Amino acid sequence: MFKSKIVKLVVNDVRFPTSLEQHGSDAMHSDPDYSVAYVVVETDADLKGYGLTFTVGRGTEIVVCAVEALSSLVIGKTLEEIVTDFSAFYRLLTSDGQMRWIGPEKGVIHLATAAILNAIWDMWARAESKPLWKLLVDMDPRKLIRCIDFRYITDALTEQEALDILEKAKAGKEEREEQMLKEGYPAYTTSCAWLGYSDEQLSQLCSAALAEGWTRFKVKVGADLQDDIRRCSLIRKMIGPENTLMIDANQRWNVGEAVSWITTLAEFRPLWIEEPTSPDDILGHAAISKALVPLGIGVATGEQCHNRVMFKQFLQASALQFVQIDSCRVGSVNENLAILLMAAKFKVPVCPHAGGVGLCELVQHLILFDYISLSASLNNRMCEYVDHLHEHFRSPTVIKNAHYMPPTDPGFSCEMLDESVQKYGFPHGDVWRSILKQKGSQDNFSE
Ligand SMILES: C[C@H](O)[C@@H](O)[C@@H](O)[C@H](O)C(=O)O
Ligand SMILES: [Mg+2]
Repeated sequence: MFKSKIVKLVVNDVRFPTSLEQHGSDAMHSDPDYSVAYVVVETDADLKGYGLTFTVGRGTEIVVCAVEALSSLVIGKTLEEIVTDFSAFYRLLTSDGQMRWIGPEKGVIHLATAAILNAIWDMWARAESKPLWKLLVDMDPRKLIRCIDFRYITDALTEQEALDILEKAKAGKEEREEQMLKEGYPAYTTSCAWLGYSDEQLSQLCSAALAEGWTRFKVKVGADLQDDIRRCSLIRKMIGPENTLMIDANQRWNVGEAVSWITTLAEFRPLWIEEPTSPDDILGHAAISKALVPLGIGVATGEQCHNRVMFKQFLQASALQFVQIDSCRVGSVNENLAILLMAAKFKVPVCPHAGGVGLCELVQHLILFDYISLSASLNNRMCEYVDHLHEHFRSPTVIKNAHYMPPTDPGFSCEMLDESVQKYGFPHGDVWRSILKQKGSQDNFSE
């Protein structure tokens, strides 16, 4: 298996028309069509790897182009060559002497890197016949840290420190793995309160979620203060004082505006405000965090944080209280391992960003590893869950009593059904052909 040579990389633009029903809408993304650049890596043996990166519709074709540009760095390598010195392979992809100019390690090119590396990790886990979380949990700490590119972060975390953290966390690992297999990892839901949902829809979804055992809820805010007050009050009333509420502004505000807006919403006792301002504004987040201390509200961010270097600075500047890793924004497992280890060192809880399409499938593996092999704590920790589009995956997430149950199939859980890839392929799949045709006839009609 490990000698298999990569001979082909296929990438597809797959889009789901979620905007038609306002699923996924927030204060900045009013019409997201949840989409992926979907990668299949083929070898000269039976082994394949499946990976993806997430987008919200238009522009996915640019990510597809970036994946194609990087593919020449992958084709011809064997799995063995890649994983014996994985950080060198990571660096090859992220530091190509010409292509790094269109990054480095950020934006479209980094999304493309994530898609490719997710496929390689999937392939590795399949070659070991293990789900990815188990591959990570069983891996010798020395081998694990050889997957990480420590360049630019050694002022916050050295290889030796990373190793010490992993060695120290070995105590109680088996018990934690058993606990996860039995109980699963705690989740919260964002499915009830997208910004484009009516109050009626919000109430219906919220009472259904309560009946299913959900106890943690996230609400979209940030477009209109009076709407936010009404919606937060409605949901707080429905979930009662004991359950947990989080709010998410998706980067809508300036720093001062954020503080005053959140101060008004403080009466609804949110645990965190997510992405209050520009995802690049580390010092702005630090100022907001400081201002919110007296209100007992933390700042969460990360779904659009470019890379480990930025996470390092967020942590160094005490600019966030919840680290939201994302499986498709940064350089896959390699870079997320660095971020998880830094969060462990700074003792900041990790609460992954998920949802979209495929993000839950992927990130559950990382948070299981975080609990079993690193943090050993569930305090203030939970993983986002959104109940959309799981039916398009061969090994969809399993949620029981508002917990993620550990995946059992080998791999990274993001292989999609061929039929879905065909049907939702953009723009030639059946679904898009008919949407675009209809749109075309409407456009003609209006002319
Ligand atoms: C456009 C997307 O649905 C976002 O609103 C979503 O990722 C969100 O920020 C979240 O935290 O789930
Ligand atoms: Mg968010």
